[in-house]
Amino acid sequence: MSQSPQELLAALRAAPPLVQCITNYVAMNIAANVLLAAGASPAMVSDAEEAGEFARIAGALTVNIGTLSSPFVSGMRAAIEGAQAAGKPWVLDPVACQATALRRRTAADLVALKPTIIRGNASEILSLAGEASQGQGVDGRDSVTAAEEAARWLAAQTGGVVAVTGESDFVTDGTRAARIAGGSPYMPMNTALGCSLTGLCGAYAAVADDPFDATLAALAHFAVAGRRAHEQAQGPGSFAPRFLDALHAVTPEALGAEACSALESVTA
Ligand SMILES: Nc1ncnc2c1ncn2[C@@H]1O[C@H](COP(=O)(O)OP(=O)(O)OP(=O)(O)O)[C@@H](O)[C@H]1O
Ligand SMILES: Cc1ncsc1CCO
Ligand SMILES: [Mg+2]
Repeated sequence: MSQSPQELLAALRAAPPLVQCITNYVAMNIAANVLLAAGASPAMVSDAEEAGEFARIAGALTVNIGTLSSPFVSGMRAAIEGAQAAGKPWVLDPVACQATALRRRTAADLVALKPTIIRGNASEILSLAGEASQGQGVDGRDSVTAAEEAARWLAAQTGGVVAVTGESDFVTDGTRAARIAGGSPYMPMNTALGCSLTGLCGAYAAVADDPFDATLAALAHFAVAGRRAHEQAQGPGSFAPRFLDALHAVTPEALGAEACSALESVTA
């Protein structure tokens, strides 16, 4: 039986999951605040000496290659080993994986470890699937629609869930698929909201039975909060605090009601 966004947000708020985030320097503070506002308990723990130990006690692990360096990669490997040994879900955010040889190689190595969930923008998902993309840096330059086939292929390769985000989001586990509308054009003007969403996918994965339901709930939570914040914002600057407020203010019942109009099931 699938679990709805409403049920999963209620579970999250009833018992805030501990989420280990190995993320980039830009995102650390932003993602921690997003997770706290949504109802989770983030911890940015990345050194190889402790990352594996921590992954065993966390509810989920998220791994982001945004500001990549050798120490980060060692910490990621240790943490993934710990998460897998303890049967915990882990989420990959392949930031700018098309940009350099180091990123291409690291992202491919991490995908080979079969992440429970991959969340990226369309340029990143196209690149992970070995296809050409318009992406240069960390922002998405391709349409989500153009990356849907790549997402399906990647889900089949990894046996996990793949989410492509942009103006409208797409998620698939290779069998099921859905599109989620909503959010705000101010979201890509706020750095690290994608990185933060990756953290929130981890939070929902920690409380859900099924990572597809978890990803859908995380995307819906962002879509609904983003739409609400947009109504009151004058631009990207005033959007940021309103978005945090909206992540916190949305109740499970409201998420259930508002996500309904945002969700569209599609055949995978
Ligand atoms: N034009 C848009 N309109 C509405 N929502 C958007 C738009 N662009 C992105 N979003 C939303 O913003 C959030 C982050 O997605 P995005 O694809 O921008 O991540 P990203 O490129 O990985 O970001 P970053 O790397 O800066 O963290 C998602 O919830 C997505 O739905
Ligand atoms: C701007 C930026 N540079 C490396 S990571 C990051 C955060 C958005 O992905
Ligand atoms: Mg990103």
